[in-house]
Amino acid sequence: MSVAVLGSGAFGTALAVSLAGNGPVTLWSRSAEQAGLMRSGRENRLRLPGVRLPEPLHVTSDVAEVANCATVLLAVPMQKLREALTEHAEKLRRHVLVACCKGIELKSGMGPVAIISQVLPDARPALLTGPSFAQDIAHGLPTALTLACPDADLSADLQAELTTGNVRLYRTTDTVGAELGGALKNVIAIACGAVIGAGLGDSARAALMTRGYAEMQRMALALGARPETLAGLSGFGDLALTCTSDLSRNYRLGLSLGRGDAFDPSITVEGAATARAVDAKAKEMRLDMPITHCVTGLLDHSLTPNEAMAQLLARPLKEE
Ligand SMILES: NC(=O)C1=CN([C@@H]2O[C@H](COP(=O)(O)OP(=O)(O)OC[C@H]3O[C@@H](n4cnc5c(N)ncnc54)[C@H](O)[C@@H]3O)[C@@H](O)[C@H]2O)C=CC1
Ligand SMILES: O=C(CO)COP(=O)(O)O
Repeated sequence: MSVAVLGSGAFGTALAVSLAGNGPVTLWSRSAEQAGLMRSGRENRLRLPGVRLPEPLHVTSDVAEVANCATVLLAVPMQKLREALTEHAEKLRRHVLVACCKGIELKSGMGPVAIISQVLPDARPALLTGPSFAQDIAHGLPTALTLACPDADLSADLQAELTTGNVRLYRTTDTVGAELGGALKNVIAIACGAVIGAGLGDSARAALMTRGYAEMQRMALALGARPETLAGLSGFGDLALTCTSDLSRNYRLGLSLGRGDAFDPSITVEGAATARAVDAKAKEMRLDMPITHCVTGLLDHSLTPNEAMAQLLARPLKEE
């Protein structure tokens, strides 16, 4: 059975390039023009320049070709997942659908696995997440990711199907933990970028990463996640990558906020909408998530990084 990737952004293209080492793979773009340019130029100049698309990678804008594949990876931004699924609901009803996006939907507070189950109740959902920059994967650099799937048998099959020469997969049935790890770490990465951008130092960043991880655990465990999932690739692993690398768009948005620079609004930054969704959810659940709350203040410019840090430092003292 061949694999298809729906969404030809940086990550979808990188995953397709890596999977092409296993055999035929179909990459779907919603733009016929973009698909044509990728087919003729064997490159995704718009989203992943400098990477040659290998021969087993077939580019199309015809969703019927995606529907011919039993396993479909969904590599669209989180806030567009519902729209993409709804648009192709007829064609993808019974497929294995692997969400590759990281975040919480702003209007519903739901993660990708729940959205797939709601829009396509007969589909079989899974999630691929963890530390992985598109550029790294596409250039054949090694990493390890979490494959989360509620169905343990399917999980083992998918693990074998989607492991590639440079991407090693670990499996879990804890989809809640895996999707919250991937969603929440982006919010903390914005905070860390802001701290570095404002010149508050590496010690402050390490403290934020650690207390941010405590916030991630607080929400995830309250929603039924397993602590070991948070400590794994999808949680701690991706937090470590995203909070420390200039390649991360979430971290770079934070850097801009910290420096007071403008940021290109067309760049996909999942942590921005997710921070607002998580802040609202935390309020509803009566969970203390002060870093996430400060990030929403930075995003709507009601707080400066120095004011946010002063608020965090002035909180009542407590046990770790
Ligand atoms: N770029 C990276 O290094 C990584 C990205 N991810 C995740 O992958 C997801 C996608 O990110 P990127 O590919 O980097 O974003 P991107 O901005 O490079 O590309 C997004 C793609 O989605 C397409 N798209 C938007 N709305 C659509 C819709 N309704 N139907 C079909 N296609 C639609 C756009 O045309 C574009 O090709 C995000 O959730 C991100 O967190 C995960 C790991 C690494
Ligand atoms: O999720 C990612 C790395 O694992 C990509 O991070 P950004 O979306 O911040 O670029």
